[in-house]
Amino acid sequence: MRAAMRLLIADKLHPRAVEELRTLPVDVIYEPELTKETLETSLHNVGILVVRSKEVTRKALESARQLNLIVRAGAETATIDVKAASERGIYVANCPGKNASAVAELVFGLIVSIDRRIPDAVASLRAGRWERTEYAKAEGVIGKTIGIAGLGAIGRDVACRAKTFGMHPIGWSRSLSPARAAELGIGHASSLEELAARSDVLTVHLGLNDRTRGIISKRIFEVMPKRGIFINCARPDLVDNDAMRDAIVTKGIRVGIDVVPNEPRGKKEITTDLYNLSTPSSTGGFLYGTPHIAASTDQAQLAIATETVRVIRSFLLEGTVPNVVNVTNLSTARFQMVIRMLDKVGTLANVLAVIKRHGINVEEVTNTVFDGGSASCAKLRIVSRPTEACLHEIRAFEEVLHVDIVTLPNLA
Ligand SMILES: NC(=O)C1=CN([C@@H]2O[C@H](COP(=O)(O)OP(=O)(O)OC[C@H]3O[C@@H](n4cnc5c(N)ncnc54)[C@H](O)[C@@H]3O)[C@@H](O)[C@H]2O)C=CC1
Ligand SMILES: O=C(O)C(=O)COP(=O)(O)O
Repeated sequence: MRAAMRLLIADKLHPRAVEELRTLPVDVIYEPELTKETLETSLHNVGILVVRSKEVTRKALESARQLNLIVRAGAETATIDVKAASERGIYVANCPGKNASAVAELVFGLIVSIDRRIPDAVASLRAGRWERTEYAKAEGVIGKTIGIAGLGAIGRDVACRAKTFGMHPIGWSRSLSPARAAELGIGHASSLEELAARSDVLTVHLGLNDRTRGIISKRIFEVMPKRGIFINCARPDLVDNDAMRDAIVTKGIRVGIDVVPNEPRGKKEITTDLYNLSTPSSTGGFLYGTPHIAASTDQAQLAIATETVRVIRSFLLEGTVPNVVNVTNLSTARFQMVIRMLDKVGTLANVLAVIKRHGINVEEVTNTVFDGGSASCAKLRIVSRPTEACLHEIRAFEEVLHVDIVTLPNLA
């Protein structure tokens, strides 16, 4: 008997999902302690891989001959070498939006913590001091403008919550038009610079890509108002972290971050001096950090895990991959060949052999069998229009009932 496909869970996943995965026709291996390095030698014979922030490198994928699917039990897939996966025909899927509320909750936790200096007040009390005068100096957030860079799942959630805090949300994003902003009930900034200049609180929720890397630049901190609040619960590489440090020291910017460069994945020590900035500078700036915990509520982890199970179940039982991030929308197929034929061994293979001989590239194939099992309809998405000679050869097969060519819209 053929062994079941192996499913490796290489990061901590909600136990309820692990239990559910065990009911599927797969052999579940739960090894959350694997590191980036040990993962590289653990993918032999693995068909499905589930990870959170653990890096999945090209080297790991090179030895993963049986891997079909990687599920990122979270939002961002930048920790996976998606290009290497695509080159090997491995699906990569994520769980978009499922941890958005948890991140938005932490954003407001940080804003209020900064305004009230809650962590310092708690530490002071814990040290046996009653420094009421020192900590009774908050400004309050009602009526303040909060600028949201990136109106994806998290940015939109932050916008909703901002209103309930009595704040005025304004947004900027790649595709945010004034009309869309009005629909969301928020103000619109036409550039990131304008957003930063108008914001008492600036919070970044952009995806990380080549165009957003370092987008929160020195210039952005220059235009922010003095003693403004800056929040980064997204990705460290979105920000010029040196410029952020300068802004804390020289213009009193108050910062809350959940993410930091060189996160010590799997280790307990962190080497950065950013967290030493928690005492206010002479300009009043300081930084509070949390150790990448924004998505780590039970609620979010259950939602993420449930979505992970949905993706895997669909892949195993229906052959489709919800939330796939690496299947091209830019197919070069411009025609669809529709072939109705008798459902006999070799008919489709014969048709494909003719198409191959005429040098036509096939990009997608589906085949539907009709009740009774005697006829089927195949749809082939092809790159170039077949010649009459090619169609003639296909029509000449006894088992072929009808052939049609449909021109596809150019969506590229
Ligand atoms: N700290 C944590 O634990 C977590 C952090 N994140 C991070 O939060 C960020 C936002 O996540 P989601 O809202 O789930 O993602 P999303 O994909 O729903 O939203 C991303 C937004 O960035 C915008 N964007 C992307 N490229 C752009 C460009 N070149 N110019 C302007 N706008 C651009 C998109 O239009 C979209 O509005 C991501 O960086 C993600 O990695 C997400 C979940 C948990
Ligand atoms: O979902 C994301 O993109 C996150 O950053 C959350 O990361 P985590 O799954 O908590 O390691």
